[in-house]
Amino acid sequence: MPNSVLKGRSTRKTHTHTHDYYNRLSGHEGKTSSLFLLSLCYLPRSILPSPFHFHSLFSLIPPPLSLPLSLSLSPQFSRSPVSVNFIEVDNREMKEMNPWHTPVTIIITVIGVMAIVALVTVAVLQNRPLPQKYKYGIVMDAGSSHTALYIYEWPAEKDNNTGRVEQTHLCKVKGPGISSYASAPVKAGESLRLCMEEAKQWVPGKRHHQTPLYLGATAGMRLLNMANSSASDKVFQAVEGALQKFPFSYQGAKIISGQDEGAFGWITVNYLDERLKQGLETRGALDLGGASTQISFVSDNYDGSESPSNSVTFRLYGNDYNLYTHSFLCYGKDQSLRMMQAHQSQAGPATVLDPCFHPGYTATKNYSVLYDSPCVSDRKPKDAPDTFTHIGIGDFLQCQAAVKSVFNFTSCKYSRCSFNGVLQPLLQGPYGAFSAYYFVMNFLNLTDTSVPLEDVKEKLKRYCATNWDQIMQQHPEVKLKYLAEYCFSGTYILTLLTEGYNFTSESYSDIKFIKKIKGSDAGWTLGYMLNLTNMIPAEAPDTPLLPHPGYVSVVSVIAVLLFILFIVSLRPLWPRCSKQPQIV
Ligand SMILES: Nc1nc2c(ncn2[C@@H]2O[C@H](COP(=O)(O)OP(=O)(O)OP(=O)(O)O)[C@@H](O)[C@H]2O)c(=O)[nH]1
Repeated sequence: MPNSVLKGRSTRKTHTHTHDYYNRLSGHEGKTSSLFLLSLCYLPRSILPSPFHFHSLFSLIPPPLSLPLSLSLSPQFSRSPVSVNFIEVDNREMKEMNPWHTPVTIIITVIGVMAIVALVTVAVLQNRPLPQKYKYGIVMDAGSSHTALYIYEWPAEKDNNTGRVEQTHLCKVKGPGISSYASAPVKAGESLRLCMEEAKQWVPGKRHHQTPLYLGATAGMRLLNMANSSASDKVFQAVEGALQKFPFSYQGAKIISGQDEGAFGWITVNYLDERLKQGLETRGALDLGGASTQISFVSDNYDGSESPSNSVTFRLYGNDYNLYTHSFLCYGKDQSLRMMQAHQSQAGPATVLDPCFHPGYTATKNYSVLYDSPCVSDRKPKDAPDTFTHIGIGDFLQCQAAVKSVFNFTSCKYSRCSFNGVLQPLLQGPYGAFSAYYFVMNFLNLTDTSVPLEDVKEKLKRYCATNWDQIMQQHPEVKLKYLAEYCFSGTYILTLLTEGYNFTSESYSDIKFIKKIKGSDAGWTLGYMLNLTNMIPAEAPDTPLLPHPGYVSVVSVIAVLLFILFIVSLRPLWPRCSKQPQIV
């Protein structure tokens, strides 16, 4: 044992009192202290304390301990006040001094390194993000034109509402919206089967039973419910029956109100933009569906006292929001086209010349189909033939005038209105415009809102005037129904925004046409699920002092510093050090 070597030598060569003192050092505390001080002896002069301090340091140690320790002072410290020269050691014994250290220091080194490695490992393992396990939620958007199934996921360990929810899959149901199955409700349920099977593949089997499944129906079912509530109930029964056959946690199918549709779309956009969590200025939401359209934004001029039915209040992440929202039923792009065509065909003509369709476009259409919607059914001309020939003339200005005919700007009982006597506070940007706003403007290459509004209109004017054959040739991949309607849809969007909502040439540039934000589709579904699963807390959650990477870095740096100190303290083992004579 190294200690016994030293102890033996001390016993033999030192005064008796030294022997006594040294015998007391056989305890653990003595070993540790002596090794620490020994290592200090071997530090370079530049970093060592002055002789006075060095002496002071030793003076802190009880004499029995400091005396034998002074034996190992190297030559450069021999002139220090603590040098002790009363011991004579021959060359052979001097050589024995390094071996004296070796086994103890190696063992301590190994233990020290292991302790540091263990410390860092525990810190890293304890605090590392667990292997990602996810939870899932499914929302079906049963729209007027079609149904879409969205699967969302979020980290399972973030059940304290701090995990970011993201869209992981979208399945578009084949066929029309469920409201179109009023005369064959069972088919509405069947139509959802393929997407539900897909959902089974996307959500891991062990999560199926705890995955909530919601179906929200929008304007198509609102209209069906208005026109024929028993048909609407049957559609829901069929849909429920179909959905309950799947292993998910079915949470119900219902019509969501226009106000909820607007508010949840606004939540989605601002949640994905992380504006809610960070308490930033929010983005208004403009949603254009097939049968309804929603506008939702926060305005300093609106506190909900005027037209309270347009007000929705939230407390999210510790911030209060008073949202203005309105949903215009029948002002989605499909129903507004019907309303415009109803206006054009009031007299029940056999031929309708339509400025919103391309020159060269001709189709035979059925009056009963055109008027088969509560948005226009009361206007059906009495003596109209069964069909009419729909002929395009492609005139943007005339189209704009025809589109305007669907809005009523005459009465407003509030301080200011959009149209149809609906209150709308002063616009306050920025805005995100999604769903059909995006589909249409993206197709027309008009999503850049920094382009002046007049130039946008000019471009659309040229597009509308383009011959239908040429349009079909240029876009063979696009569905004919969509292709035929882009001139109308583009004109409708510009008219709705500028005449309906009062966007000016200046505020138009505050609008951003968006489809997705950070991989998730903009729309009401995400906001709906976040609300029903309480995934957005009213108060801001507590955040740890340091994020995980910061925590690991701090622990690692401290561990490395400790390690370097430890290595320096073992300087006697370094080759240069060990060659030096030990006693002067
Ligand atoms: N051009 C184009 N139009 C689309 C596309 N998908 C949907 N649409 C049309 O865009 C409009 C809006 O579609 P959605 O946002 O799905 O609306 P919805 O949910 O069916 O309608 P609401 O019930 O009113 O909300 C409808 O007229 C659709 O026919 C697409 O990929 N391209």
